[in-house]
Amino acid sequence: MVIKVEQCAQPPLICEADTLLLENFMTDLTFARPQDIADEAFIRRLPKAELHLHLEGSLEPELMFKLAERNNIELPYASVEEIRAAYDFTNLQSFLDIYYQCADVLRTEQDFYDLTWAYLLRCKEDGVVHTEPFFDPQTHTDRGIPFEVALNGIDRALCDGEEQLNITSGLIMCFLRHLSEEAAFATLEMAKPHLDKIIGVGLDSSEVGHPPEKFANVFAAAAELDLFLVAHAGEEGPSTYIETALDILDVDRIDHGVRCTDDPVLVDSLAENRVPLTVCPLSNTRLKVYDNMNQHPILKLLEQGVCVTVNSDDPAFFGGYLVDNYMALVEGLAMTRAEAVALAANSLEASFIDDELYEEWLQVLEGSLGE
Ligand code: HPA
Ligand SMILES: [Zn+2]
Repeated sequence: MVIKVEQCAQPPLICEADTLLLENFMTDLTFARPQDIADEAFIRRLPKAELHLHLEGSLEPELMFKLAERNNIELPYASVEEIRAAYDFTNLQSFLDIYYQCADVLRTEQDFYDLTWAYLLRCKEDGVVHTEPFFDPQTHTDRGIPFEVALNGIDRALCDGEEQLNITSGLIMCFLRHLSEEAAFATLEMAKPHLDKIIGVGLDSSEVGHPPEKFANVFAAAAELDLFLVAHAGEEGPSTYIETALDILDVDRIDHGVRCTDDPVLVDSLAENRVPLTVCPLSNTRLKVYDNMNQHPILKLLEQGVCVTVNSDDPAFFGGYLVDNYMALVEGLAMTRAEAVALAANSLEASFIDDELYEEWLQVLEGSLGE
């Protein structure tokens, strides 16, 4: 008999019969029975890492209004409802146009602190124990906000998050790929005095027409500085961008990467090499990469052995934080508990935490299934 986790005595992490799930989750991800379908409470208490989250994309309309008022900025929207109504995207670019416009309310170090802190509080609710968020320095420096204003506000909140919420983190700065490699180099130069606050570099913004190889030299320079390397690839762009991000940029993880399904040989290679993909289900449907969640390939890729992870990308714009993204997979793809556990385990494996912390969280994850 399978005892439902909700029926267990406190603490809720422990539940006898879920040992069965633990035995199965690495070996058989397809044994779904109705009672095995994951539910929100179960997902919420799994220890998870979030590896694809743009801090600017966690700016909720309520905070946007508050910051606009604080900084005497007139917004082109009259209300929170009007802002949310504008979030009706047709593709990545239609989102980016609004996303960069909204970021204009971020002016002071305190603004960046408040943005980051609000995200960390959501992490706490969702059982995120470790996060590696992105920020886009050029979105701010190009409108006259000093690099340090953004960095110090974010870093102070991340430090408080570790102390007060027990959420560890590592900040990744992204280069905007619609700008030049020279501009990315200038950003890397700005970061050099602050490498104690940054663990890696990434590549985001408009993908098609801006292939990874455009940034080969600046990624090589970042590698020389011992920074971790990640890049958005294969979101809207072709699967060849995934290959060049791996072969030319030598990235440690691929952000999105869902277009790998166009190339079965690539999928096999990603699986064999356990290359992590930081997949963002709600983002993919909101930006029309897939018309419907039931077309999303994440669980198929999981079954094929690819190290796929679940992430929220720009939660304030796409309708949900991390647990919402897991729940979208329950609703669209009937995701089982075993699959949810495998995805959470992948997120810890794909993170840049050290081996000791990884082992600790893996044990907590196993403990969350029963003993
Ligand atoms: O999903 C994304 N793709 C590319 N750039 C981005 N910047 C914020 N979110 C995204
Ligand atoms: Zn992204």
